[in-house]
This record gives sequence, structure tokens and C-alpha cells, in this order.
Amino acid sequence: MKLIVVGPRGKMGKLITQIAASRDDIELVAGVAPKGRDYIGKDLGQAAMTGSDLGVPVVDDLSSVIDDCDVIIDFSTKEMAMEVLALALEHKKALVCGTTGFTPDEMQRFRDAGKEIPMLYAANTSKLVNVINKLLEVAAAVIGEEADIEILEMHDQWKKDAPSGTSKEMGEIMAHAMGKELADVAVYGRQGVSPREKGTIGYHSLRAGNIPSSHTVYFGFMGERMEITHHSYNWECFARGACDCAVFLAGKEAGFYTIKDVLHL
Ligand SMILES: NC(=O)C1=CN([C@@H]2O[C@H](COP(=O)(O)OP(=O)(O)OC[C@H]3O[C@@H](n4cnc5c(N)ncnc54)[C@H](OP(=O)(O)O)[C@@H]3O)[C@@H](O)[C@H]2O)C=CC1
Ligand SMILES: O=C(O)C1=N[C@H](C(=O)O)C[C@H](O)C1
Repeated sequence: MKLIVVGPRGKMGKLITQIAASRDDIELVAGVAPKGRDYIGKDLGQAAMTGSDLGVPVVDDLSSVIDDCDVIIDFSTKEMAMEVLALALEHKKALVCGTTGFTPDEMQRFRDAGKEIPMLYAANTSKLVNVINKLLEVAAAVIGEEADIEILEMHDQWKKDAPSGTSKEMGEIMAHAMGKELADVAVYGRQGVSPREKGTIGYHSLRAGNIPSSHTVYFGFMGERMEITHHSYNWECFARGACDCAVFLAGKEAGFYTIKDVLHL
């Protein structure tokens, strides 16, 4: 499977490139970076610090290399991800997008892309987070109406979007399990509201230091509470999952896939 990594110097892109370079079932064909960077034209292995040259370049123009690949992995910015999506559609290439921060309309463009190309979107590529999502679905179906649900997510100081893509997916899963839409029940940064509005899902985002990613969903009852938590110690779990998604997508029919398809959840 021939792979292009968008953003190979980023926190995720670097790890994805390192893991892809170490796997027998992936052949890296290029990295794509923003124009003007001093590592354009360098070997991808140097740009992503894989420890040895990979014999393929970092370019600043995806269209110049896109026909050489089977699958593109994009963990970049929401602006770049939209450009990558347009080129993947034009060149009929499979795309794994793990970038977050999209509006509902932008998310719909990814779903629509599945009519033309193999398209996999995953706001979180960790196996454990996606197992947690199954637990949340069950918990919300059973106690969602009774519980006060609050989501607290923590990330590093550089993260561009809030709330995280993962917490939005978690909220959507729980809202749907209760027969609702997230937009109708989400309350962001609750302040000075008493009593708490029944049936809402509260969102709280904390940004500090180099915290890789933590998500806790609280189910508050009278006299007891349940917490479901995931902590990552670094970004490797997400990078491993992203490579698994790319291998899964190679050779697939056009369709909109999620990591649930990869993990058989
Ligand atoms: N799905 C998941 O499991 C996960 C998703 N994410 C999401 O992935 C995204 C990236 O996160 P992270 O790696 O931490 O961010 P970083 O800021 O570390 O990396 C972003 C990368 O995108 C590159 N980039 C920016 N603009 C362009 C462009 N026009 N063309 C090509 N490359 C571009 C940057 O290049 P340069 O380095 O030169 O500036 C950088 O390498 C975020 O949306 C984040 O939320 C993160 C972790 C896990
Ligand atoms: O930016 C990150 O770091 C992460 N982003 C994703 C998100 O927005 O949910 C996934 C994970 O939390 C790490």
C-alpha cells in the first residue's frame, strides 16, 4: 500500500511517518508540507526523524505526487484537510482524515465524499477510545435521561480546536443513544446556571502544558457518580491507529468508513 502523509513534521504526522516506515505493509511515497518550509525537498525520513533516509521527498504540492499513492493520511489543519479532500476526490484516491475542528457542514462533505472515494474519518484513532465510545452508547441508552452528563477533555497548550473532536463524537453517540441531536443538548462552558438544565450534556475544555489527550465523561446521580476515562501518555496510540486505518482502506470500494469498521466495533 503506497502512502502519502500530509503534515509529516507535525506531532501526529511525524509519528505516523515513523510507524509507517517501520511497517512491512506500508510503502511511503511522499510527505506534503506547507509552502516555504525549510524541509521542503528534503528526504521524508529526515523531515520526520525516522532515523534513516526513506528515499522519497517532502513536497509542497500534493497534486504533484498524488497519483503515486493508494491512500493519503491527513492530520494537519482544517483548512489543509479541505484542500486534501478536494484533491482526493479529483484524483479518486482513498483518504484517511484524522484532523478535527470541522463544522457540521464540513463534516457532511467528508460523508458525501464516500459516494466517490474510500473515505475514512476518525476524530480519534485510539483503539481504547473507540471501545469507550461503545460503553458510552450503552450507558447513555440505559441512564442517559436520569444522569447529569458532563464531558471534561484536556489537551496540550497548542491544540487549535475546542472542544476536541473526540468529545464531540462522544456527545453525539450519547445524544443519539437517547434519541436526540447533540446540537439540541450540548452546553459549552456552563456558567452561572442553577439548577442545571436536565437532559443537557456539558462540555469543558482544559488546555495546559503538553498533555497529549484526556477525556472523562461524568454521569452524575444523587449520592453517586460514574466516570469513564481515557488518558493517553503520548500520541503513539493515535498514530498506530491511523496507520491501521490506512491499511484497512487500501483497495476498498468507495464508501464512508469509520474506525468502527477497522476495529469491528
Ligand atoms: N484523530 C486522532 O486520533 C487525532 C487527531 N488529531 C488532530 O490532528 C490534527 C493535527 O494535530 P497535531 O499533529 O497535533 O498538529 P501539529 O500542529 O503538530 O501538526 C500539523 C501539521 O500540519 C502541517 N500543515 C499545516 N498546514 C499545512 C499545509 N497547508 N500543507 C501541508 N501541511 C500543513 C504542519 O506543518 P508545519 O509543521 O511545517 O507547520 C504540521 O506539520 C489536529 O486537528 C488534531 O486535533 C491529533 C491527534 C490524534
Ligand atoms: O489534538 C490532539 O492532540 C488530539 N486531537 C483529537 C481530538 O480533537 O479529539 C484526538 C485526541 O484527543 C488527540
